[in-house]
Amino acid sequence: MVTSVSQAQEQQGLEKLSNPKDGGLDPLKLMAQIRVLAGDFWFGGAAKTAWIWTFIALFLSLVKTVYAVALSFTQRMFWTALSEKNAEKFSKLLVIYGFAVIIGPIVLALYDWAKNILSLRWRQDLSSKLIDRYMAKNNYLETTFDTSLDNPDQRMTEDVTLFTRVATDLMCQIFVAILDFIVFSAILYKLYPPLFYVLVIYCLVGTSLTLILGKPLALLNRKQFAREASLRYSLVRVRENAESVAFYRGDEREKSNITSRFQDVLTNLRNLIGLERNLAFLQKAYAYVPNVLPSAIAGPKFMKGDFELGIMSQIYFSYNHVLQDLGLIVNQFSSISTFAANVARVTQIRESVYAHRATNGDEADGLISRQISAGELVLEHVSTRTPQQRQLTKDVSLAIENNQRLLVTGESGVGKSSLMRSIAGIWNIGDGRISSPDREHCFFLPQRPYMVQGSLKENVTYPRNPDDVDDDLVREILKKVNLPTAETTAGGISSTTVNLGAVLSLGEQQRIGFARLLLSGAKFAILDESTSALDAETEALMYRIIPDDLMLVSVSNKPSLTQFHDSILCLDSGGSWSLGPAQED
Ligand SMILES: Nc1ncnc2c1ncn2[C@@H]1O[C@H](COP(=O)(O)OP(=O)(O)OP(=O)(O)O)[C@@H](O)[C@H]1O
Repeated sequence: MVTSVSQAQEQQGLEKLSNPKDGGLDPLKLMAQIRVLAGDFWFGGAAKTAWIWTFIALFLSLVKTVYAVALSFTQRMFWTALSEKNAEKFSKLLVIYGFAVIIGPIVLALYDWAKNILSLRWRQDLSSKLIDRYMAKNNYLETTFDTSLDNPDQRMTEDVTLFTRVATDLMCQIFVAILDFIVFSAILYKLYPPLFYVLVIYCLVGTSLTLILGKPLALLNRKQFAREASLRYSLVRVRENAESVAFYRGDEREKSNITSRFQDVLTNLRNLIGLERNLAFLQKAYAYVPNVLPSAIAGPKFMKGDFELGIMSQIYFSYNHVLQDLGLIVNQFSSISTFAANVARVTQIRESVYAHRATNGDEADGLISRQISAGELVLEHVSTRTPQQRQLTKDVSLAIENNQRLLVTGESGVGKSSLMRSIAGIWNIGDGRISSPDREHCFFLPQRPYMVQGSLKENVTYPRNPDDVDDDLVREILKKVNLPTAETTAGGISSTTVNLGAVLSLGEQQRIGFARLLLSGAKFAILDESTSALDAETEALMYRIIPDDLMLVSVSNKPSLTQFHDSILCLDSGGSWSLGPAQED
């Protein structure tokens, strides 16, 4: 049997991410990636929802900006009234000011709410599209072979949540910043143009410096995501394989593996913090220097009496707004580079699940072609290869009739399981043609059956809907496969309190596999070492209860199985093979 994803493969994926050629923050690439991800939502099936909520969120952004402008004028008049000691005007403005203070929080709360709903809808759309594609055409299987794609589960859930939240936030912030900039730069320009010019030049220089110095930050953030995911995955693997680890007494080895991944996380985090510190020097300086600019540039004019106090206050107010708008990239640089890493991860899973796969059943050159047959299995010149193009079986041709049984033997690693995967339609790398009953009528029994998180009934009926099967039928089948005590072990046929995958022995799980086969109504079954853990008597029982009209291909090197088959296909290393009757006449 072959393990699809080893830790080594995963580590290799991590190393690919660490490749320095991978580059840091590339604004153009980032924009292109966001455009694709956003395009799925704003121009896809959920476009109407997307546009409605975008409109609401942007409208509230606009209200927020208008509110800020009104406040700036109120403030200006307020200060002028104060400096003129105009008590009547002052008390009127105090009422307006009080009113504005009540309106402000309402606008801000509604704005946040609309943003949250928009990001929720986007997340809903993106995650469900990714999950649909992931579950389609065996993509969930194929992604396990892609070594650069660590933790697809995390990418489709947490990474998408983070992406949609931050992207929505940024979109609104940029929209507000543009509006805000247009309005306040006009005010500032009108009040005192030299200050406006100095501010624009200052911000351009600051942004360019930040982009240059902070370029590697995106790469470090990307590595951080991957390393955190890898650390978590190593802990999940120990949990999933707790019994094997305990039997092997692999605690120390696992601990050192986890510790080493944890160290990788910390090392990268240290580099990240160091780079952020260097950037902070620039960012802090960038934030403090402008404090003196309005006083230094516009102060003398005020002293000379060219401006009244209210105008001076509005200059400050507008100046601060323009500074914030133009300083968006500098101030948010760390978040933007974390976001860029997050966008890259989501883009990669999107590309992966939308990619054309060599093994997902599409027909193309260099792939095994397939055809649906009425009942028989026919292999015509079938050769199989590994993804690295290593030849496994070569030019196999055979035909099995409706109710015949074929046993496939051969030394370990010769390609028996790969040939079975090809027959089952989940492995198409190779040449030739396979005709078999359609997948609805095929049943595959692996050595270790997949145990679902659920009741005994859900397990026995998998992949059928358990509600379609009567409890008594399940009990009858369990008796047939010699599992009369399973119901007691499981705490009841529908009880979900026991983790059956952890409790049932491998032999018992293999019998659950046979129970599934009996319930499936399949015309054709592939049994890949599916009795490896059974004693001879139970194994014979399993083969005897299989319906006579079921076409069967078994993979096993157990001589005891020969008696249950009509013919034997023997695979040899180098791709050669031979076919003969199972029992000599
Ligand atoms: N995804 C994969 N990527 C690379 N090599 C693979 C992959 N899957 C299988 N192989 C390789 O293909 C060869 C055949 O594997 P396969 O599982 O078909 O062998 P097998 O005959 O069933 O072995 P066993 O009897 O030990 O189960 C092995 O050398 C295996 O390492």
